[in-house]
Amino acid sequence: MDVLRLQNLQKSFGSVRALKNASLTLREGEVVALLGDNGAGKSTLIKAISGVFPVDRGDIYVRGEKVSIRSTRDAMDLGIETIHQDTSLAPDLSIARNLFLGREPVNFGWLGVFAPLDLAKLRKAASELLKRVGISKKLDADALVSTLSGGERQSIAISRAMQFAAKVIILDEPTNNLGVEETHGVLRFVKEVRDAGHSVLLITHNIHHVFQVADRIIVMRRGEIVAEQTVADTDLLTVESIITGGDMSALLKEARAK
Ligand SMILES: Nc1ncnc2c1ncn2[C@@H]1O[C@H](COP(=O)(O)OP(=O)(O)OP(=O)(O)O)[C@@H](O)[C@H]1O
Repeated sequence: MDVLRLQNLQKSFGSVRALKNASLTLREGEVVALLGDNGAGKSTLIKAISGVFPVDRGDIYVRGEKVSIRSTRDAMDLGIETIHQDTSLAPDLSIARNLFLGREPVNFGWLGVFAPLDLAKLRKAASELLKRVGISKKLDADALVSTLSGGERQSIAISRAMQFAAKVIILDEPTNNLGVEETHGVLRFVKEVRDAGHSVLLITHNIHHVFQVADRIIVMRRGEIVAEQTVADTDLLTVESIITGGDMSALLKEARAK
């Protein structure tokens, strides 16, 4: 089942054609890595899907239905959550508050003040969530996000997306600036997210990470999708060559002949 289908997306910034004719599909419960050199159009593509700006032309389908994404709210309502590098968490609030930020389960009091009972509920829900996503051992729901490491912050941001049953979770360079162990933790978590049935679009410059977690690879070059392969059917060197401008058909023939 295709959870997300992009058909012939086009987007220009003045004379720069950032997306020329980009089409791709994301199926249920798969991790697709979106690769491409600097300026290939990856950010433009994810911004279009996450509602940062509309495309000039082209169609977006969510679970087979044509949709119009005009704002980040539209994207979220359709079950598309994007997690940027800086994760957009509020550092001075607790993990519990961050997990539900803007979508707190219960109401505010008469004066818009959080009632103590609500906070208790929130904390309980947060602890349950952390337990469910398997990161409760190390993290206390009351801890401030500012005390967490980069990897833990990514995990909280991804948990938040899972919490709201996002069909599609877009991860924009989730392992940037992380240490080795933290990186492994986040990559392991990406697999768990997939195993829980969510679909993940992973943007990264690290091809090694792609081969560890992705099911499929899509390569963009100059605003176009130039290659699409299951991870099992390709290898690191081939993908690297495609990203940097190699002739894909020749490379694939070469790979098959090996
Ligand atoms: N807001 C903008 N105004 C003008 N040009 C833009 C804008 N955003 C992107 N571009 C241009 O569109 C093209 C695609 O950029 P984009 O940021 O999507 O690439 P990218 O693949 O995400 O690159 P990187 O890996 O460096 O982030 C580039 O030529 C870029 O300069």
